[in-house]
Amino acid sequence: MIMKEASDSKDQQLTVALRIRPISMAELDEGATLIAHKVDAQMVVLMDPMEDPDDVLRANRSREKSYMFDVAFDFAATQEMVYRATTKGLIEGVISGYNATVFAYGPTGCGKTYTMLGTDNEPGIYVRTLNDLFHSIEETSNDMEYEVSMSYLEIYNEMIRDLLNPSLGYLDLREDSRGIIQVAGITEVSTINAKEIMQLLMKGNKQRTQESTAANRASSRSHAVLQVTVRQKSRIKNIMQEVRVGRLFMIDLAGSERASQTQNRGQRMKEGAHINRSLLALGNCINALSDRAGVKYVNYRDSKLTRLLKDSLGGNSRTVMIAHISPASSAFEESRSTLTYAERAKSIRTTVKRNLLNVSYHIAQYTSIIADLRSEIQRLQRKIEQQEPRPLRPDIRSIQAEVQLHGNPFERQEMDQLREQLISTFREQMEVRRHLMELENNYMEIQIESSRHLITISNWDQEKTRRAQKWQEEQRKESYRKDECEKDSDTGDELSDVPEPQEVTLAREHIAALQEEQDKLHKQKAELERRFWEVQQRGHRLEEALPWRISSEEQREVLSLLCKVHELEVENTAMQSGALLKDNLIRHQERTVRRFERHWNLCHRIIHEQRRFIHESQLLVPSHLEEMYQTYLHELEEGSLDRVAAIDRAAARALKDTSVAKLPPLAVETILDSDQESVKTLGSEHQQLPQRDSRRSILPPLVPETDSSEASQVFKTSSRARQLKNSAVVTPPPIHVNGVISQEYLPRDSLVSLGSQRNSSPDSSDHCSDGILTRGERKAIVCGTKSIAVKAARRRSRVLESDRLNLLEPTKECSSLSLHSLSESEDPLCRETPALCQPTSPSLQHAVSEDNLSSSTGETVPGRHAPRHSPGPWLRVNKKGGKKQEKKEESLEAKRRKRRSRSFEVTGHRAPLRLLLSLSPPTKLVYPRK
Ligand SMILES: Nc1ncnc2c1ncn2[C@@H]1O[C@H](COP(=O)(O)OP(=O)(O)OP(=O)(O)O)[C@@H](O)[C@H]1O
Repeated sequence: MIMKEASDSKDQQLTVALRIRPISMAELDEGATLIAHKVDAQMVVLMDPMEDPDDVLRANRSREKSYMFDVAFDFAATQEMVYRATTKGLIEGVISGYNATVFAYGPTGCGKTYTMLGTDNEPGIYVRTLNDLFHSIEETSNDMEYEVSMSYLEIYNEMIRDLLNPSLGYLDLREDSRGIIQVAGITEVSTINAKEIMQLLMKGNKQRTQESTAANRASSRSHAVLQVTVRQKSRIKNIMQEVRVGRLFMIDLAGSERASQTQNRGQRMKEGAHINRSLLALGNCINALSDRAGVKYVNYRDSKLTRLLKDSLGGNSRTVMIAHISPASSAFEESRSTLTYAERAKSIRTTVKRNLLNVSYHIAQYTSIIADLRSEIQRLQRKIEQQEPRPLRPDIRSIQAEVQLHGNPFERQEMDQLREQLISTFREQMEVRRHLMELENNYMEIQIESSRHLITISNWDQEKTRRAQKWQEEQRKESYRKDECEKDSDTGDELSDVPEPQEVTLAREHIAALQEEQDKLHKQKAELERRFWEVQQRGHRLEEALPWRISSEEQREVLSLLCKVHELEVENTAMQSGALLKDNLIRHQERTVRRFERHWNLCHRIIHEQRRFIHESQLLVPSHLEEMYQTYLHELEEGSLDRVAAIDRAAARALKDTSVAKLPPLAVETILDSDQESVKTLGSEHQQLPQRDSRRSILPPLVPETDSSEASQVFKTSSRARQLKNSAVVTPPPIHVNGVISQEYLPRDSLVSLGSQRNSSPDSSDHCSDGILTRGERKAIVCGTKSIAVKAARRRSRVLESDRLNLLEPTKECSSLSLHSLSESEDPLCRETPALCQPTSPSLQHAVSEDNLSSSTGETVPGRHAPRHSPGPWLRVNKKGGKKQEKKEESLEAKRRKRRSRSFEVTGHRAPLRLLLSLSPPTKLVYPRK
């Protein structure tokens, strides 16, 4: 399954709560005093027990330090209060597809497990959250369908153990193709209520590594992670259906501790080191993430804990941290560092997005479902047609059937049964197909991920080869120099010394895990295919029995209605696929345009700033650069970019208008009473079953006019989609787990699918236009942009040529035409680096220029730039002239802004040349003295 980026992403700050537990008897016995106090709902004060108020030298130093949190609790806070203020608010989000994390942080023995798990009488956050979660689910379960699953694991000594099934041994973390961290092979239990979860938790908790330490009699020696996944979808079956997936992490971290304080030895020391290592890594991440400049590198890889919490800390999650401290003076150091970290963590921001399953992957596969269903219908229709010519001489059987139908209620019952059987066969077939489709998606993801890792490995192999060659080269040179002629000396030793980077090792590990998963999917797929075949056979047998069992008109009518229902289902699916594709296309295009706009604005700012800098510093400007700048100003003034953007927007709007998102609910027409139910269950629920002809008149056109053939093209698998599908299912990438994996091992298919995948990235509109737009729509867009694109391309090449000529022959006069052409050239990159562009012959260029000139103005314009005896391409900006120039630029800029702010029509005509020339800035430039 693929997550898609929802548009409703928002920035969220990490919520940090602080809980001060009651002072313990042991602490009181030690003579500890209270040094941590809650001042108000948000403020906590910590006093330094070492500071003596009577010490004159320290008199100016404050004895206490205050810390602010989102919410603060002290010994008086109940479990319910803590839960309400920290976690309750996350539940709604999780149900509607957002991720959330709650983690308890703090030194050992300060109450983390108490807050998270609690006791039988005072249950903690786990139980309260799950209770409320199931309660909320129950409230909406009439409309929505939910699936809740959970896993429970511990990270102990940097190893992950499944607490629900410890016999699985140590598990690996891996990042899937969406960048989501997952625990490979973890047990996921589907649960239906909080009670069940609680039982599982209790069972799991017994497996948790707990020991008695000096600081806590039942100290948790591991980080425990409870993950609850909620999948929500509408009960109304529809291919446009959104599936929302929310994940809730509830984490009880192991306590941080100082070995000296806890008097730990041996194994405990080792544990402590690991715990501290992961907590240190967590602290480092918090530091880096809270860096206001946002420039610090966040290293999640340092520990399993931080890798697992990656999303919770810096990614897509609403996160709450509940920091815990003891109020005792003996815990001053721990409390202080905890408070500092917790306060710092407040500035961490995460960007929360709703997780929706992206249906775009499925489109190709829907087309295959549609194809299957179509052939199903054809077969059924043939069946009916075969029955159509009624026997001329009614045989005894049909007469009997006729008589029985009217006289015998059992006949009717049998008919109902028959219909039920048919429906359930159709439905089962659809169901299995859908499962297969999901499986294929997973398969595809594994392929993509494998390819990613294979590329990492292959890059490393290439790097090794490159190093080997370099080393060999150096050796050879060396040996020549020494005249020893020791050629082809052994390079292997050198290379084998090179340590493999960690990411390559990890890539190898991931590939091994992926291989396992791939095998698992293979088995599941085989099983599903077998089931599919069985259902198909059952359907066939049923059909074969139909002629014998159907004898009356009414029965045939029922059967043909069933076929129509099926047909409607198919058509609806097809239309929705089409609408989906268009929506996707529009979304992708909009995103691309936005990206370009952002980039364009940035470029504009850079150019502007650099110009100012050049003027202020009176820097030398090469002539060709100056000309390019003039062109740039022209382009701004003329607004040709605006035109292109406007055309794009208009095309997108047009597409949106023609896109048929959903079928409107049809007028309810009474069909055969007994069939209504079957229609409902078989098809989408808001579809009723009108007569075929009237349906045609009710349905809106799928695509503009004449497009019925193209409508079918819409849902015919595009070549790319077919490629994706085929590569996903038929050709899994060969994964070489052991041994060297070089580039040639990269599976073609997986790379193709990877390539296609890349092309289908949100930023690639190309992909969408391939096989998605109808011919008519393409034409509309192409017509709108073609002329501009052609003009731009021509002019670009002319500009390049003129640039090239300018550079090569500085004395050569530059025609005004070229300058004008420059003003409409669209590719600054190309202009900046003429060598990268295709040079055309000067004569050809010239001809084109002339042609262009006459077509645009009908007159020749005298040259206006470089003088005949130009001293060279380098210019110095005259301060006076520069100021004037600057003024002019500013006024041009103001005009441009004015123009941009006006709404304008897309005419496709450009401004007359004369007007352009009159607006072009003066070119009073001073040349450097030789
Ligand atoms: N708010 C509280 N009210 C009452 N008792 C508490 C509270 N917080 C903690 N305790 C008690 O303090 C003791 C230690 O708490 P707990 O085991 O939850 O600490 P911890 O932070 O999880 O320690 P570790 O990191 O070593 O596992 C327990 O006996 C617990 O019942």
